[in-house]
Amino acid sequence: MRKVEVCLSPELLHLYDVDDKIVVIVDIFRATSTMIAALASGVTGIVPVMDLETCKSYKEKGYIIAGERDGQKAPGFEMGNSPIAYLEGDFLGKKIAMTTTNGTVAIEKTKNAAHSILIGAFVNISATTRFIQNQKKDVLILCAGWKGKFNLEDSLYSGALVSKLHPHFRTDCDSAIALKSLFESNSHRLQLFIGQASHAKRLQNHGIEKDIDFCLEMDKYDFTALLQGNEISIHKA
Ligand SMILES: O=C(O)[C@H](CS(=O)(=O)O)OP(=O)(O)O
Repeated sequence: MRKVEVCLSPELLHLYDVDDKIVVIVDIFRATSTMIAALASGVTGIVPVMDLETCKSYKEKGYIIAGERDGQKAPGFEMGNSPIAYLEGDFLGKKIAMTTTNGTVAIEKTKNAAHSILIGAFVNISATTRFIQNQKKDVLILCAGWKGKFNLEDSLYSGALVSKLHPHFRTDCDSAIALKSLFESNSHRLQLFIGQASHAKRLQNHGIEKDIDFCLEMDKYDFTALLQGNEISIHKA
């Protein structure tokens, strides 16, 4: 039987075997939710980048540059890390280079070893579940966390995904078992529960409650986002 594990932070990644696995990168607030919003708005490719300078250099290649640090749009960038911003503009056929505090770093850390990398978010969780169910691979869910620390929102997403995969996947990983249980006992009040998260409070201080609401919406979209080469795009089966 296939196996699912959860790594609670990129700082713990060295303890896991990534080779030949499907890795689901999750950064609910907000990088991976924002990537799904951008693709849903017609963006054809997103290049995740570790640092601001490399990201800026994509401008001359015709990319829209999106840069965020500590919850704010970085100086000199066209976009920050708001999913809502992608729902408002004209992004059809555009490509984006993106760097964020936690999310794009987590992608960079796994991209050379994994069999495939999926972008995980509540807004497309059922599509991601279906994609995984159709593959014959073990799964590692990697929480981007916050600056190396555990966070509630990525963990709850991990629990939700483990719960959805459960009948077909074995979980002998304690974090997966714990988060499945945490999700199942709080699924009826998810918004309220995640509202306590330190990250939600940080973002509320920036006045971006609409972003938080968006990131916690379940199954708004029915597509999977996959890293292919160095670019994230919608996966067509
Ligand atoms: O913009 C965000 O939501 C965060 C910034 S921070 O963690 O609040 O500083 O970046 P992300 O990479 O999406 O976690």
